[in-house]
Amino acid sequence: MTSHIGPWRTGAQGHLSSDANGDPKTDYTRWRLVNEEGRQTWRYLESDEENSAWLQSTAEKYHMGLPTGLPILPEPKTPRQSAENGLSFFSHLQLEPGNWACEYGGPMFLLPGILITYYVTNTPIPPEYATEIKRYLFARQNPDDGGWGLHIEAHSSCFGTSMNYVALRLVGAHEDDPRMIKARGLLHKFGGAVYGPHWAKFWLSILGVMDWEGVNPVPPEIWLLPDWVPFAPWRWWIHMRQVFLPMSYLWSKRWSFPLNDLTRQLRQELYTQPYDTIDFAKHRNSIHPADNYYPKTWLLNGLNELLVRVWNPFLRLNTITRRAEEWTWELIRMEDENTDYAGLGPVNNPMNMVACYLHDGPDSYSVRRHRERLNDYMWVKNEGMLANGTNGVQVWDTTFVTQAVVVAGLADDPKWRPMLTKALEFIEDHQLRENVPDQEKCYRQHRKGAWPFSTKTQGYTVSDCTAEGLRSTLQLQEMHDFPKLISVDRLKDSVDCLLLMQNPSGGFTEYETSRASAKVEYLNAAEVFGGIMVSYDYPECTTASVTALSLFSKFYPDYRADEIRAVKEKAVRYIKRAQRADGSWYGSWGICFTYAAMFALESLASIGETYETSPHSRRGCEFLLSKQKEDGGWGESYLSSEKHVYVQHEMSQVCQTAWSCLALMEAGYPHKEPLEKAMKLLMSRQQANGEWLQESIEGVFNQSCMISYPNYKFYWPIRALGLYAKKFGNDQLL
Ligand SMILES: CC(C)=CCC[C@@H](C)[C@H]1CC[C@@]2(C)[C@@H]3CC[C@H]4C(C)(C)[C@@H](O)CC[C@@]45C[C@@]35CC[C@]12C
Repeated sequence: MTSHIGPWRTGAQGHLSSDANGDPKTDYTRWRLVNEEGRQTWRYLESDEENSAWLQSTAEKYHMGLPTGLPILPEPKTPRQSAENGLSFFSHLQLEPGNWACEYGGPMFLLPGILITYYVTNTPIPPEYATEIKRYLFARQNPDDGGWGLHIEAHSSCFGTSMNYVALRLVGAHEDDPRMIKARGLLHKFGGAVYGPHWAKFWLSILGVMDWEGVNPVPPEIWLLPDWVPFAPWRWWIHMRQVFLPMSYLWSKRWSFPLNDLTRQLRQELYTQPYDTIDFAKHRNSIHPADNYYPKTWLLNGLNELLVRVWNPFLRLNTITRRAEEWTWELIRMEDENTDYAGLGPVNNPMNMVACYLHDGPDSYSVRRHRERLNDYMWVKNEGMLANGTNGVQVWDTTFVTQAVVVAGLADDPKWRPMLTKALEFIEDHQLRENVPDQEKCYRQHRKGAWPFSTKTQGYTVSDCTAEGLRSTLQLQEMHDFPKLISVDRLKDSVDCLLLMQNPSGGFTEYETSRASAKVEYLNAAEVFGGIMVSYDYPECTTASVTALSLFSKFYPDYRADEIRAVKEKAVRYIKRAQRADGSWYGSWGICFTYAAMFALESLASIGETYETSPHSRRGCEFLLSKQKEDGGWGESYLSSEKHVYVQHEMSQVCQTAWSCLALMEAGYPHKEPLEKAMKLLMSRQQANGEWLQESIEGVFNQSCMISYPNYKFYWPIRALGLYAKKFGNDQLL
């Protein structure tokens, strides 16, 4: 067999060496992180002149896994010294606009979608990207069986294996490479790519290596349902509806990339029988058990049968289909324009780009801008290049860094003032100042006054990001005499925005208030994720909102006082209802019960409910204490998120230890011993230059997919160590 590479993989590439696997590797001293107002993209400097004129920063070296040259610090004996050493190291990673950057990888299905998009839109992929993507995908291949999972720590699945196999072939991996042979062997054991979930089948059909007959229907006509219909798509969870949108447009067109040598060959590699003999229609519902986290319901299966056997062949009218395509296109266009083509996330954005390619043509502005914007999702690290889960974690991380410094009692030290001022400038710059145009038409939530998760360009309000932005600002501007960069009116805007985000249940969702009943989850077609169809209440979002509103009212007691009080009371009732009998809360965005406990116990404390005064707080503390490990730390496996019960990690984790300690300390847990033991663990894991090393993955979404928050290992321990020193004294511990 011969190997074919894509039409776009041309161009010379110098400075290659080999990595431990013998794969070509770029020169890591040539990568630079360009940060324009928080927009982060990686650039490779080809010319020696440019490389010597533009020095690599400490942050760039750190992110690339190169020696940073940062000094060995005096050995910390006390928790505060340890917090200061940690901050000293971390402060060097701050970027010019004031934010901190990081990898935001974990999910293993994002990069393949982006690569398929590059390929089918004839987008030139820089050769240095291709080299590093290949390295990353091989680095993340499961050594035991040769496959890939849904996320970096997951068991191999048909989704992960088929998509990443294809991705590797698109970036030039040879089918006879022993690692590819092993991966293909596993894929065939799974039964071939026909046993992948709906999203895999969709992407493979776009690439032209699967027949559209094998894809369950994604009819754009659903977008014509009147708004009052209880399951109309505008009511769905924002990520699902924004993915369903371009998917339905493309499904309706049944467009596939024209066959070429590589895709013809892939048609042979991905299946266990000759392509032309496969009855794809029969495999619409085939799914391997390793992928089937959320099996399709009888209702969805019934609807799919109806659509395939009755609607598509007999009832689908051209005029209605055309109207549906026009309306979905209009919504795609609005999403693109509202985000300057950055998109809500790395799934809908590449799909939108393929839609633009079809609708506007290969050389259109929309395609060119998408092309540039896809770079915002790419990240390089020691293992190679990956796709981030969003266009960054800028606002989220920056707010927590400032809070860590404040809570640790270090904000008045003049040493940290320039760092904190810059961070505040970043937070100021990324507050959302206006609603999007035609907000109702494109079903967007009010956003004036809010903070997003990443940048103002992405521009989606997130309730807890707004809460953390507000809290950081108040801490710096009101509690610590930093310049008043954000006016009182703007703080009030953020409060107005938060007050609009409460659900009738009292809980808060992340992006929007709930628009439909949880019964719409019966229509979950993705198979690999749970809880994706509607906006749910989340303890973390609710608790963060309560804590921020409590702090705001301390400084502005007269502003909307009755409404804030009512919202908080209702929210607290929800928080108490959401607590399980064992005292725990299920966390949806961090792993898992330790994460939620930190937010929940802090918010209860913000309304005066502590270990001494509140049975809820006390039960929360006792739950945590029951999970502390022998070595003084806490360690929770990602399986907690999947299985919805606490699963111990075999090792204590710095991050979860810090969360648990913060939870206990904020709740006013009075006994020092368990906390002291935990502090010693945090200190013992700290390196001589003040840093902590990466441990297991920290975050999660949709119950089954994990996602990395590498900066957590810095600011949560700093916050916990500093708070401990404030509460229990800064005695020598080591
Ligand atoms: C479309 C699908 C299924 C996948 C794309 C990934 C996104 C759904 C998620 C990737 C990042 C998430 C998790 C995002 C990150 C921040 C959290 C949070 C920590 C602020 C949390 O408290 C509230 C929810 C988050 C916004 C998140 C939602 C889901 C992602 C966008």
